[in-house]
Amino acid sequence: MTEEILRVSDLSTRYFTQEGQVNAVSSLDLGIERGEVFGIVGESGSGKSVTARSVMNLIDPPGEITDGEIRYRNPDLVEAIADDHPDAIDGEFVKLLELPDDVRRSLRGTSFSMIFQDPESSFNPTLTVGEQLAEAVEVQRRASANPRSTRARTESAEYSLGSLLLSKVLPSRRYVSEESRDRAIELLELVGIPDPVERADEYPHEYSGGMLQRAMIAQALAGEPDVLIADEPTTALDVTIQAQILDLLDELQAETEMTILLITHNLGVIARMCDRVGVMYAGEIVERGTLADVFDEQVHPYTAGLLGSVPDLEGDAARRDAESRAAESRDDAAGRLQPIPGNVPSLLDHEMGDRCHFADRCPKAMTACLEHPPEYPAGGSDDHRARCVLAETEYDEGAALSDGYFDERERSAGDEHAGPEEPETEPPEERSRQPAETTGGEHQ
Ligand SMILES: Nc1ncnc2c1ncn2[C@@H]1O[C@H](COP(=O)(O)OP(=O)(O)OP(=O)(O)O)[C@@H](O)[C@H]1O
Ligand code: NI
Repeated sequence: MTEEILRVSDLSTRYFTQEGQVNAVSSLDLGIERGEVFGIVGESGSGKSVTARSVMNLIDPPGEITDGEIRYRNPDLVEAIADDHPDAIDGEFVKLLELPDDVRRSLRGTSFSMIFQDPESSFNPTLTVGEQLAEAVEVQRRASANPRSTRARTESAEYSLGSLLLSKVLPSRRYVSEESRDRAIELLELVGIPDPVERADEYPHEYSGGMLQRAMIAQALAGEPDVLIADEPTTALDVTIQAQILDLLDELQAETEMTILLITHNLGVIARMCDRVGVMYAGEIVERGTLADVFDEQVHPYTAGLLGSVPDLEGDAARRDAESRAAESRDDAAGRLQPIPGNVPSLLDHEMGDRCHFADRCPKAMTACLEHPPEYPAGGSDDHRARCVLAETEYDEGAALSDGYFDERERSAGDEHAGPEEPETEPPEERSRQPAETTGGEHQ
């Protein structure tokens, strides 16, 4: 029986920049089951990393989670925080956004771990890899020594931070137990690093990219996390090493039954690793479902575009078998996202409009797409959903938006091209959707 370990509801994360409010993630829903590998795929800038960082509580100013809830199922944690934070509890779930920062920080490493594209960022260059892994193990030991105490958890996080600072002036060896050092070596062995005893004494710069990636995975596993978030874990590596790292993640996942949220540009990686997938565009999941739903029965023209399917006006012509697609994507660049004509959308609030955000690049845009679509059931498995009117209605050429429809309109809504000639052709209901402050002033 499966159960949800993580439930993200209506999550919005904004960046308040000089240029305006950036809607990096908007009203995002996401449910991840214990033990599954859930993939998020999408073009650059679609909000994948911001989603991951929101779950990890790693959003820094000027960013802010402005809305939503993130629930994490962990009955032990529920018990541990029951006295101090009753408002953060919902049955077996803990509402992460209701927890104070120190408690959330204490969940890092032990409940949630994250691996990044760039392993250098996860290591301190002045400490050996072994020392840093031992440190991560030590944090976990302290937290699990008394899992029912929030104090133990938070102190272990502070301890870790404090000892990290101290370790810059004193040998950190003094602050970690022999057991933790032994475990660090075991972890290096677990992730396939040869001669782990010797390698433990080396510094990060002495590792190759692939080896450092493995070491980062070891570091992420040191706390035996429930959920591992892997953000483009292999993009920076060459193809052979990529495959090895994915094999490693696969093995570790099978062994530990860890839940993985895997973020990637590469559909081959999704096909090979994931159980379910969400396709992101402009801060939203625009299509989600099982691999078969998304690879084989996709509804959203954006998904089809990423897969490189020819826009399919007939019905079945562009359908592909997910398995053969997966096999095909494995060996070469076939898993790379196909470039889609047009520009990645601006996520600036005053430039986004209230339409389907993909409509300006969509080969099947219709007048209905001038309204922002909700998520519709999309005809595949029970989990299959698409934020596209095509989930509900057939494509109707008679209702198609003219070529260049958005070029004309949005140029006038933009800044330097603004001119008095275009607004006459705008449907009045569209014009009223523009926020008042952008249509005023400079455009008139
Ligand atoms: N520190 C920041 N300041 C301002 N805007 C930001 C910041 N970080 C992210 N954003 C905005 O959030 C959007 C989504 O970024 P995110 O990093 O989540 O994209 P992504 O899907 O992970 O892309 P990539 O595949 O390139 O990693 C960006 O396009 C950017 O506009
Ligand atoms: Ni990213």
